This record gives sequence, structure tokens and C-alpha cells, in this order.
Amino acid sequence: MEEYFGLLMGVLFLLFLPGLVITYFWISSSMLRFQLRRNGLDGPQPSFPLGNLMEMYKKVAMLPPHPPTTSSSEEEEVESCSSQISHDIHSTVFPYFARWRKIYGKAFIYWLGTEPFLYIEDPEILKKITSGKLGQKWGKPDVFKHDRKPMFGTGLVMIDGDNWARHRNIIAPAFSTTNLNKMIAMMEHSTTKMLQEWINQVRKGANEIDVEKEITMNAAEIIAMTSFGISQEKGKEVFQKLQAMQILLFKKNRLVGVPFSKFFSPKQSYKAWKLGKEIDELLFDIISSRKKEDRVQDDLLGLLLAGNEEEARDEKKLTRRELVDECKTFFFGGHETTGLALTWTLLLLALYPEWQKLLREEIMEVSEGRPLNSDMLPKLIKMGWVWNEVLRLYSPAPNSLRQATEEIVIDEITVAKGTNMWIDVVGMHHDKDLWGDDVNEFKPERFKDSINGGCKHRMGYLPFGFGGRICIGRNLSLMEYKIVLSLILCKFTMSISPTYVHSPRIMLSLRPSQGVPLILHPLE
Ligand code: HEM
Repeated sequence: MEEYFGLLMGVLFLLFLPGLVITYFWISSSMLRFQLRRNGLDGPQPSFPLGNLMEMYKKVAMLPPHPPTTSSSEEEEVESCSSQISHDIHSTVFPYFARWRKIYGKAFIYWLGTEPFLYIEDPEILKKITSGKLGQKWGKPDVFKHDRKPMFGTGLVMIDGDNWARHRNIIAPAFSTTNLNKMIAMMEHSTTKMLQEWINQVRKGANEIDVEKEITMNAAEIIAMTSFGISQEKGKEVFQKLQAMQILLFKKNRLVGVPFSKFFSPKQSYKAWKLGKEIDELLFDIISSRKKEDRVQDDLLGLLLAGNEEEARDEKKLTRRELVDECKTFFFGGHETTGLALTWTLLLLALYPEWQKLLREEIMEVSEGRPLNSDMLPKLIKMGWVWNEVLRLYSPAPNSLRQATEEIVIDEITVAKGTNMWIDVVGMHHDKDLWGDDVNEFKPERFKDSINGGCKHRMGYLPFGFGGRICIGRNLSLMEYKIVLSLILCKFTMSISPTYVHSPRIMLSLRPSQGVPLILHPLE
């Protein structure tokens, strides 16, 4: 009898378990919402279990493509394009935030599933809740850690606390200027190959080239070379598998924050896991064969391995697993961002040919026709302004994310432990209050006398994040940018194709969703 009773209780428990779990999620998120509201943080009404996801994923009306231009001369065409393309992109890429901001101001709470997110577009509030010792109370959101594990593993982007500090201290020296300078030749080699291909295509009569695709591919090749040496056969294989994984993960259903959503796409999750395992094995092999070599290779893996010598103390070493995850992190964190910075630049230079001319003149003045070297790169001053302005208008990393690891109380704001923070970088970079009336104009000269471009708040310009977690690869990226852009500008002038449709979209990064077809005119 007792056995039957036990069995019956077991069956009843299993039947009611889903209900209990759902009730738990519902009650805990309702309580948190009540607490946040009492603490003065309001926001749009969420529903259970999707939070505000429905409103966020509502179909956004596409921007109309350019009407076909009837002008005969190329100059007139460029002029008509540049006047039609608006850089006022915030409400296009984040329509829901633009809407909510009008109602609730520059700080409010919204929900991804049952996860609360504190939206911040006010640099002063950001400064207050993150500066000084408070910075240590923010980590990376747990909700994304699982989702992005196949990409970053336990690499620098995803880890927190003492473990993060240990990794950052070990990795930072690999990004020193002396080490980066050794990578110039790899960047030139890969880009020259791409440009030769463009010349061939133009000679064969190609009217236009989608530079987004080409530049991103080149950036991926460069980052794979500078991270773990793509020149070897195994490096190439890792590269191809990393690319396959990126496509796979991008397709994955992204019901972030919805309870149990990770079980919604088991087939894709399994494929990503399998690919991840294959990539790890290839990278483990590369590390093993590198360890047998006498020579230190000039890529990031080589430099990290050299710092990982036997005599180094344990806390100064990365395990093989950690090394593999850092290589993957460099690849995923580094290639798309740099590729997009270059892609948006080519679009803007095609729209503003006067800046093409200015940069070309600067390159000639600095290089006197010789290949660029590490002494010349810092002298490309105007190119630096253009880089800053492109990262302001079309920031490849459109947001930064954090999660409160403890309760944070500042003035009138209390942020409960576990609350996530979503910092709207695009919103800040397009805010008239911070930049003035010309906020949506392409004006690289605003960076001439100010590294902050004249922004009224020092935390209002954040293309590389902020605080201790600022991007570790920013100098590598700027170096690549200057080299690739100089090589392109010395070979071609460019204008925008009439088929171009201006449709910036967020797909993790800020991308031109329909590519960037440009008409290239060889200079020689
Ligand atoms: C234009 C190019 C780039 C942009 C716009 C960019 C943007 C960013 C941003 C915004 C963050 C901070 C994220 C946060 O606050 O949560 C970041 C962090 C990071 N970036 Fe970049 N990045 C670029 C290039 C690179 C490159 C080339 C690499 C590596 C080779 C790289 C590796 C990393 C890593 C490892 C972190 C994590 C740093 C940490 O948490 O300590 N990035 N990047």
C-alpha cells in the first residue's frame, strides 16, 4: 500500500512540476517588478512568460529604397544619395527603445522573458551607478552566458571577478604596441590579395562590389591569422568551422530570458556543441605542435604561449582550455566589429567624396608612396577622426551589457541584485542633448580638438565600452583599420551604387542588412 502511495505521489509531483516551476517564475518576476517600481524604476508592462519580447520583435517597417536616380553625372548622383541617406538611425534600429524612451525617459525597466533589464541612455546615471568601487558590483549577464558559450566559452568577454582580472592581466601584454607592430605584414598580405581580386572583378566588367561581404571576410582572415595563424592547414580548418558556427548560432531561436528557451532548438544546440568540440580539438592540436617549436610565432596564441612558460607562476598561466577559449573570443569579438567599422567607413566615404580626397592626400603625404609602417600609422591624423566619427554614427557594438552582482543604492535609484543593465550606445551617440544640433551629420572634424568629439559628457561616447572592461583589441583594430583603408584608398575611388538600400539593423552588431554595393574605379 505504501509503495502505491509513494508512486501516486511521484506521478502527481511530475504532473504538477511544470505548474510549480511556472508559478515560481511568475511570482519571482512579479515580486521583482513590484520592488523595482517601488524604487522608482518604471517601464512598459511585461506579460508572462515573454516579458516585452512581443513588442520588441514586432515587424519593423523597412525604410524605402532609394528612388532610382535620373541624374546623369556621377557627382549629382552622389549628392542625391548623401542627401537621402539619414544617419539618424536610433528609431530605425531600436524602434521599441525610441518609443519607450519618449514615455519613461532615459532610464527605465523592460523585460526579456522573466529577466529584468535596466535600460540606460543617460551617461550621468551610468557614471553614478558604475564608477569607482561600484564598478566591481557589475558582472556579465548570466542570461547570455549559456547562449553565447559555444562562441566565447570562458573567454575574457564572458568571465567576471578575480578570474576575469587574472585573464586580463595575462592577455594584455600580448596586445602591446611592439607585438601589434609585428602583425602589420599579415594585414597587408591579406588585404593586397583581396584588392587584387577586386581589380580582377572590375577588369572583367563587374559594375559593383558588395564591400560588406568582402571586407568582413578579409577581417575574419586577418583576425584568424593574428590570433592563431591561419597559414597552417589546421588554422584554416578552425577558421572555416568558426565561420560555420557563427552562421548556425545566428539562426538559433533567440527567446532570451524566457524560461527553458534553451531547450527550444535542440538540433541546432547539438550541432553548435559538436562544431565547438571539433574546433577545440583542432586548437588543442595547434597548441601541442606550437609547444614543440623553438620559434615563437608572432600571433596572439604564440605570444600567450610564450608568456605561459614553464617557469611562470601558476596564477600567471592560462590552461590549455582557457587558451582555446581566448582564441575563439578574439575571433568572434574581433573580426565582425573591425569589418563593420571599415564597411561603414567605405559607405560614408562614398557618400562624402571630399573626405576620400582628404584621406588619400594624407596617406600620400605620410607614406610618400612607400608601404605603411608602424611609424607612419599614428601620423594618419585625419583618418583617426574619420574612424571616431564612423564609430559614433554607426557603432558596430550597439550596446554594452552588465548584471548587478549585489544590490546597488545610489541617490534615488536602487538596483536589485540580479538586475541586468542594457546601455544604449546608439542612443547616446545620436543624442542631441550630448552632441548638439548636428548630431546626425557626418563631421569627422568634430574630433579635431577633442578625443571625445565635443560630447558634453565623458561617458556619452562609448564605442569600446567603459571602465576596466574596455575593449582589449581596440589598438589592434585601429591598426588594421588604417592599413586596410589606406591600401583601398590608394587603389580605388568609390561611389555608391544606385542599388544600395540604407537599412542598418541590429544582428548582434550594427550591420547594413542589405550589404554595401559600391562602384569602384581603379586609380591606375
Ligand atoms: C572596431 C572594432 C571593435 C569594437 C567596436 C569593439 C567593441 C568592444 C566593446 C564595446 C567591448 C566592451 C563590451 C562590454 O562593455 O561589455 C569590447 C570588449 C572586448 N573586445 Fe572589442 N571591439 C573591437 C575590436 C576588437 C578586437 C580586434 C578584438 C580582439 C582581437 C577584441 C576583443 C575584445 C575582448 C576580448 C573584449 C572583452 C574585454 C573584457 O571584458 O575585458 N575587440 N569590444
